[in-house]
Amino acid sequence: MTWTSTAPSAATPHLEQTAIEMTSVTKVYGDRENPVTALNDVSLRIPTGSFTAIVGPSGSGKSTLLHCGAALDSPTSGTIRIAGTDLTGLSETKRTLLRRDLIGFVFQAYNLVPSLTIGQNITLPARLAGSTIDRDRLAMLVERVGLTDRLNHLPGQLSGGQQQRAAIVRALATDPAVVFADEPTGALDLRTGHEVLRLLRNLVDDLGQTVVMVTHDPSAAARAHRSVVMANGSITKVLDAPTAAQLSYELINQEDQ
Ligand SMILES: Nc1ncnc2c1ncn2[C@@H]1O[C@H](COP(=O)(O)OP(=O)(O)OP(=O)(O)O)[C@@H](O)[C@H]1O
Repeated sequence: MTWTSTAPSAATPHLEQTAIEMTSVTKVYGDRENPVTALNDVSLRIPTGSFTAIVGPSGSGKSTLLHCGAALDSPTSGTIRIAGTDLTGLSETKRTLLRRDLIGFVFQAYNLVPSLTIGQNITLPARLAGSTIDRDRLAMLVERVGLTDRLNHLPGQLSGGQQQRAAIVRALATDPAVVFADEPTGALDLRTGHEVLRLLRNLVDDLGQTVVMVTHDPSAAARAHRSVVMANGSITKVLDAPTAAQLSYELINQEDQ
């Protein structure tokens, strides 16, 4: 790992630029006798510097969309571009490198290494990749999430909310093109969850970070700029800045269909 020392700059959202573009993406699991269409001809553009929530009932295809969009899985057909790179036909090695360089992940269960300190955890992806970390940017992120005095502590010595904030810094440390957050508040109480969502929103608004969040929770989704509503493997609605009540209505209607 190499450290550089450039001053952090407040990025401006570039909503006209595209972080992720999915065109006619279909994903079919299973075999010919028992196919399961998890995504059915989905097209979606995620603008750079935006905060997008993917919502929908269980089984609607949210995780599949996340896995394909984050280059963890390949679609059966259709194209996906991440920061301009077409994933079609990329080898597993190239997809792994692309994920390492362009994608950050935040999980419901934090996924911090229990035997490493918070400081070691947040630099781990960059150290594994042998890539450069901007020391000033990292210090700025750690300060933003209020963990400056907890860097030498082990994850088990922190609250759930603090561990999730550490996981968010880890995801952002390599300055990824997109951060995918999979139910990031699922393990947190309501208030702590809202603090984590406010943090994610601020990282988007202040630093121009692109965030895509999968959630079941309409009030969590309402913190994003835009919500993509899914049902049966398709996008049924895209709502700009919906309220939690609007989203609840949409989701209840989906479940009634
Ligand atoms: N590996 C797999 N093999 C077969 N079917 C799968 C596989 N993964 C997902 N599916 C199916 O694809 C559909 C979409 O699943 P997906 O996990 O994307 O939904 P989801 O909206 O994320 O659900 P949840 O909110 O419960 O996590 C479901 O019918 C699911 O059973």
